Amino acid sequence: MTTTQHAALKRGAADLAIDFGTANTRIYVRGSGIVFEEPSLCCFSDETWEPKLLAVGEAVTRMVGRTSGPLRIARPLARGVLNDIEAGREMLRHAIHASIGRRRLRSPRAIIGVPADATHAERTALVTTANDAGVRVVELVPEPLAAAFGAGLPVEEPEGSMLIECGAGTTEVGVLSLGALCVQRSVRIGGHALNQAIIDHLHSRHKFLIGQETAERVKLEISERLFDDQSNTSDLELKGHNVLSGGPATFCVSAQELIGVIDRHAALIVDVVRDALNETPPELSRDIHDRGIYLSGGSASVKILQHAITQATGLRTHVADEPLRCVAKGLGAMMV
Ligand SMILES: Nc1ncnc2c1ncn2[C@@H]1O[C@H](COP(=O)(O)OP(=O)(O)OP(=O)(O)O)[C@@H](O)[C@H]1O
Repeated sequence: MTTTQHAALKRGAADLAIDFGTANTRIYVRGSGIVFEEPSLCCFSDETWEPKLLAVGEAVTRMVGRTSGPLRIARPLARGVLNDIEAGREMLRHAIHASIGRRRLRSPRAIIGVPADATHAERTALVTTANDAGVRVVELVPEPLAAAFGAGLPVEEPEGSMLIECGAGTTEVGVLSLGALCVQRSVRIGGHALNQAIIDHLHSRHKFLIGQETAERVKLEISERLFDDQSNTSDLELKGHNVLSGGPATFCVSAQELIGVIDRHAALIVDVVRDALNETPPELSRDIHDRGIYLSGGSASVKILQHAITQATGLRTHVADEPLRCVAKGLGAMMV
């Protein structure tokens, strides 16, 4: 029996597929599709010696940046890998209960997506945490492979495809053919690093502080504006904290200035795409030239990124359908 057949058999025994992401967690249940989709967030109270879980997932969204005292917001993952074991366990417990609670599966078997470059220690920590949350892990699947299935690429054919999974914590580039990742490159930056770059720019250049929620809103607005010249020159009004006057304030920043911040971020990702293309064997390169490059993940919608990749490589870029759900859909397809 080949390794691929063996892996397929193991996946076939799974009840669930889990896309445990830096920003969002999604669960695909066999026979039902994606049944859970919430932010990867926990809120704990540290009032006593043992942290007490107060809220998980969607309920925590509005609390981010607004807690004080013993309240602590925890993100289970950072840069695509487990960062807080306790938050990871609670997030998975919550997600699994919400997904299959009524079915009372005692110890559901799951396949879980993982960054293709995750270390042995990072994989082990994920499996242990999933076990603690009551899941029997049957396989960890590289995310670019799952995303390529989810994007509907002909992954199992003798044809080359390139997919870039643009998440919140990582950006992973994969070249796929015959059911395998032939070339893989990644960089541990994504949508969250871009939010932070916007926050840092406004702070250092204008002494104006904004929170994560505002940075996310600004990014979404700018991402969609790129090719509309008129709106590029317009200003965005931000609400935040003026460091010099020391109080709440509004501040106007030109969209063009923030586009520069996104451009610098995109350049880091373009370097990794170029690297992967350099490593790609000629026949697969030819297929990718014909097909273009596919993008998945939430950050795939950043138009400046799509544009920068096309400019640097001369290849067309396509955003997959339902880009945020590609990993979960692909994992689901691999369970069959
Ligand atoms: N329209 C959009 N424009 C720009 N960015 C977006 C858009 N929609 C979502 N995002 C960003 O996509 C990211 C979330 O994507 P996704 O859910 O694929 O990440 P994740 O799977 O949690 O992360 P990772 O795989 O890196 O662990 C967030 O950073 C969010 O800001």
